[in-house]
Amino acid sequence: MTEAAPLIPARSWAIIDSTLREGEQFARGNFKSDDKIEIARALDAFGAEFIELTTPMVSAQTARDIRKIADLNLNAKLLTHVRCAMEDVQRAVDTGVDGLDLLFGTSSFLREFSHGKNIAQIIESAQKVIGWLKTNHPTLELRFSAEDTFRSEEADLMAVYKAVSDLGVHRVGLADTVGVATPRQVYTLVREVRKVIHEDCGIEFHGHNDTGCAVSNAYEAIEAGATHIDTTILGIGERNGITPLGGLLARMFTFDPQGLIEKYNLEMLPELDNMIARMVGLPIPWNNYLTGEFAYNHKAGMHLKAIYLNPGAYEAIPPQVFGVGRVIQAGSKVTGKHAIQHKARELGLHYGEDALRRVTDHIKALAETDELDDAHLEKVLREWVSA
Ligand SMILES: CC(=O)SCCNC(=O)CCNC(=O)[C@H](O)C(C)(C)COP(=O)(O)OP(=O)(O)OC[C@H]1O[C@@H](n2cnc3c(N)ncnc32)[C@H](O)[C@@H]1OP(=O)(O)O
Ligand SMILES: O=C(O)CCC(=O)C(=O)O
Ligand SMILES: [Mg+2]
Repeated sequence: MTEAAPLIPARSWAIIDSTLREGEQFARGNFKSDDKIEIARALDAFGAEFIELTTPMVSAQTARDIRKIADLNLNAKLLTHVRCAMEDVQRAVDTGVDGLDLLFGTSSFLREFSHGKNIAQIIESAQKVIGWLKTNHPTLELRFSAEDTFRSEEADLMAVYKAVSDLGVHRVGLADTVGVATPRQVYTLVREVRKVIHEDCGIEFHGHNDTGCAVSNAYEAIEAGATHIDTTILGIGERNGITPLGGLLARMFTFDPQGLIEKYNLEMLPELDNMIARMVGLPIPWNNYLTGEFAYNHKAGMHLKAIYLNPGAYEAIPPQVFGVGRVIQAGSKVTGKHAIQHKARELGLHYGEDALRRVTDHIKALAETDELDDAHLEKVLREWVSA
């Protein structure tokens, strides 16, 4: 290894799965009441520590659905995502959730075009809302997030985070709302925020994937000391989505496999991904982390030789841990003699060295124009022996 991989214990961070909040903002995320129950139960069985739900302000039906999910008495803590406004939090406290995820946009874009408040007014609203919640609902878990964190002024952020931490929130949130942050920016800002908030205040990261950094940004946040990461199943969310649950698991598995195995039912991942794919009416992407059709497909001869001896030679993460299988594609033009020999042995066929070379070249030539599937490959291998 060029550099020792940092050991990041799986117990140092938790998942806040937002499929039932950010996921509802996905183009095809129109979950029915029964879908929401199914998703909540599945996430709970998987072991997600937190499930974030849409604000009850959306509609009376949404408020009823939140209450229904709260009545399931899941192990996962339930949160509802609300604006920092008295009307919203008063509605939210009646839903039976364990906590509230409050937010206020702090970038000039959102101050000017969304809510029209300056930083002093944002802090004032936070004081009013959090103060009311602390007095009237002291057991609720509270988080305050600066929406569009990475396009906000650092001095503004620090003032807001310090103020809400002093008010006693359990977590502050950093949100890469438009997916523009780089991993280094995320690392640096998490370290800076850590310095101004109370020691027992957690740090949550929410990252969009517009520039392809949602997983790496979540990883950098954790490395810098973030305690909570927002995910959604398959990464569904506004535009092209946020950190996918499977992508985060794949990334973090490499640092503390045992910790992850103990914390989550990892073999449920295909079930979760398939459930959401079904509900949004889209296939799982072919190159999806861990569960994509070709995530564990091996083809090149040089790879296949090693894979047969030890799959770890070309796999960072054993597929069976996540309930998926590997596919060995031996009948292509990029195959090699070791793969062909292995396939032949599986069929009880044995070739001498010359014959093996010749049958391999024959298969490569056949595959030049048309890939051989397993049945075709078997036919060729058997015919070769009897020829
Ligand atoms: C980046 C994110 O994903 S943030 C989360 C986004 N989630 C949602 O929007 C949840 C679904 N939203 C809804 O159902 C609706 O937008 C509602 C119920 C929240 C509000 O609906 P409406 O009253 O019709 O207002 P509308 O959506 O047009 O405008 C947003 C309002 O929220 C205000 N607002 C925006 N951010 C905040 C905030 N963090 N705290 C308080 N108020 C806010 C805006 O100023 C605006 O209110 P105004 O009309 O008084 O200026
Ligand atoms: O509340 C948060 O931290 C995140 C809100 C959100 O979805 C975003 O900023 O993209
Ligand atoms: Mg978002």
